[in-house]
Amino acid sequence: MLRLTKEGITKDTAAWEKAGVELPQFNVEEVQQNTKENPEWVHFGAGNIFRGFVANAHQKLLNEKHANTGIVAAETFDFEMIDKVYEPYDNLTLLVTMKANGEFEKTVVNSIVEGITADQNRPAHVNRLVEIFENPSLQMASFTITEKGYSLTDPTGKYLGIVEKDIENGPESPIHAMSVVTGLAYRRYKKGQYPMTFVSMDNCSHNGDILKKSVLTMAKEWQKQGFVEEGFVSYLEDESKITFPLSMIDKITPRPSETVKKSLEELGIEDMEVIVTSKNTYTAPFVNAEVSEYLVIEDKFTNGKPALDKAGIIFTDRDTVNNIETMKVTTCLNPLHTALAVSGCLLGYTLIADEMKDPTLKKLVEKIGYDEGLEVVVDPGIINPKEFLDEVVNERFANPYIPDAPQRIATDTSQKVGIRFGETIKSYVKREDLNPESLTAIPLAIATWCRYLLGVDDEGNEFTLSPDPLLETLQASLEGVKLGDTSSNVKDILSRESIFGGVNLYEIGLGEKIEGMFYEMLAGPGAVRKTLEKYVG
Ligand SMILES: NC(=O)c1ccc[n+]([C@@H]2O[C@H](COP(=O)([O-])OP(=O)(O)OC[C@H]3O[C@@H](n4cnc5c(N)ncnc54)[C@H](O)[C@@H]3O)[C@@H](O)[C@H]2O)c1
Ligand SMILES: O=P(O)(O)OC[C@@H](O)[C@@H](O)[C@H](O)[C@H](O)CO
Repeated sequence: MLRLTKEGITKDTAAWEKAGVELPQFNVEEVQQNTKENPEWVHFGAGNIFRGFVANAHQKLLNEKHANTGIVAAETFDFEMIDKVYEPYDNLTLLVTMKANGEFEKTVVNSIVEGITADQNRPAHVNRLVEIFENPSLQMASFTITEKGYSLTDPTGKYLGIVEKDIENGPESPIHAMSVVTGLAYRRYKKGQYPMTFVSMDNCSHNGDILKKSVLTMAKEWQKQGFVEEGFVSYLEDESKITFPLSMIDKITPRPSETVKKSLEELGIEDMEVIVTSKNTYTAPFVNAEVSEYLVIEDKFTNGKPALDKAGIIFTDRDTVNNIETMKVTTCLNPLHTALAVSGCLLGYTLIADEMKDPTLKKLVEKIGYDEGLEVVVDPGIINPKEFLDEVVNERFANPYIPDAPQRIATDTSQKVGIRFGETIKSYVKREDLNPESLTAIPLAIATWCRYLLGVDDEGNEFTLSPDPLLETLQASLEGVKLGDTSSNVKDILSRESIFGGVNLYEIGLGEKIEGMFYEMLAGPGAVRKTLEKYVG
């Protein structure tokens, strides 16, 4: 049997290679030692996209001797991940890249050399994080903590309970990811005001600005309480010391799949269990992902950066990153994904590739992308939007070997609709030659999301909704609504400007249109499909 541990991969090299698994090509002991003494890169959010894309890119640098330190993975939220898939496997990840011809390319990723938590009950972990941030060698902290990880407030604009506590308690024992990071930045400031860069790699528009705003807010609150000095706030604002570049990341990295697990076990690789943590993170010792990958980062680093350009990562100017991110997240990929997510859950799908074989759903995403999105798309210059969209629709979403589920993508939809649909709607409002009332597929996707929130599928059976921080309040607006009803409080949801990126759907003539589509979908069993068919042709 093959064991995914440090000992396992060094003892049984030939057997791993025979199983078709590529092993790290660098001196791991040396890299670990270098990282211990001179850490350069900490990543917050030790989840699938980080392990399957970012860490693998860094491994390419280590293999080719373009780097000599590894990445320290840090968890501020789900400590179980470190306990269950980092520690037992010596921080190794088995990356399974799924090609369109069904071939699986397998690589052991060993560029993550430490896995630690910000758990206040584990002083050794917390002290190590402080030690790293106090070291002048640290170049960057990167993040994939989901969109909601940056948010300090609830939908009413009030600080979250844990944020209020963090503000009261000061930088010594923070809990929220943003307070943890600000607390660590404060230690760096106190130690020597050393420069470094914070890179958000999450799917939210202007991700670097969002991260900066949250960190600065925490710092200013602590200043008001007298925990930190004004100089700390100035340090965070001084772009010769601290920067928060924008980035765009793209690689479909589904939750770990049972089919992939089985195929790894058939190769003799043991202990490949898929784990769902108590915080609902889907994780495993392996990560399965597609081949396509794009990571574009604003080139604004103050203390050096890893040579990631040698691993295909693009460093460029702010406008280009902004444009490429807008192209992907608001027009050419993520809006289509969310439409497939909510419609797929209602129509009983568990695989995105199967949805792409459904002519109605395929037409729905084509209409969102080609007809309504491309009309207002931002052209980033370095990637052609139409070609990107063609690849998304015809190759990436359609790849039957990618085990991506609408249920994964439906997670946190309330946090995403503003970006994924709101931006295009806003462009239609802004452009004199366009009228938002002419939109059909985007309102249809929003109506489908409202219908999804009932938790009753198109056959009338109940199903479990994916987690979402606003689920309770959104569902409260639809309480008691049943198939066949012709009235409800769905307007309460559609009137929430904060959900739709600041857009008042009623003022621009879309509110009633979406309500109408929602009631058509509510008419009875089969009405979701019928309505989709009616509007997409
Ligand atoms: N998976 C993809 O296809 C993909 C592709 C591009 C970008 N992304 C971005 O990466 C993010 C993470 O995706 P993933 O596939 O790694 O998911 P994942 O579920 O594997 O990991 C999520 C990570 O975020 C952390 N997290 C969750 N909620 C948090 C909170 N409130 N505060 C702090 N940390 C929190 C978790 O602990 C975990 O480390 C996505 O939300 C998206 O923004 C993902
Ligand atoms: O990761 P999220 O939750 O922001 O969104 C779900 C998917 O749309 C997303 O993960 C895509 O797979 C990804 O953006 C592709 O690069």
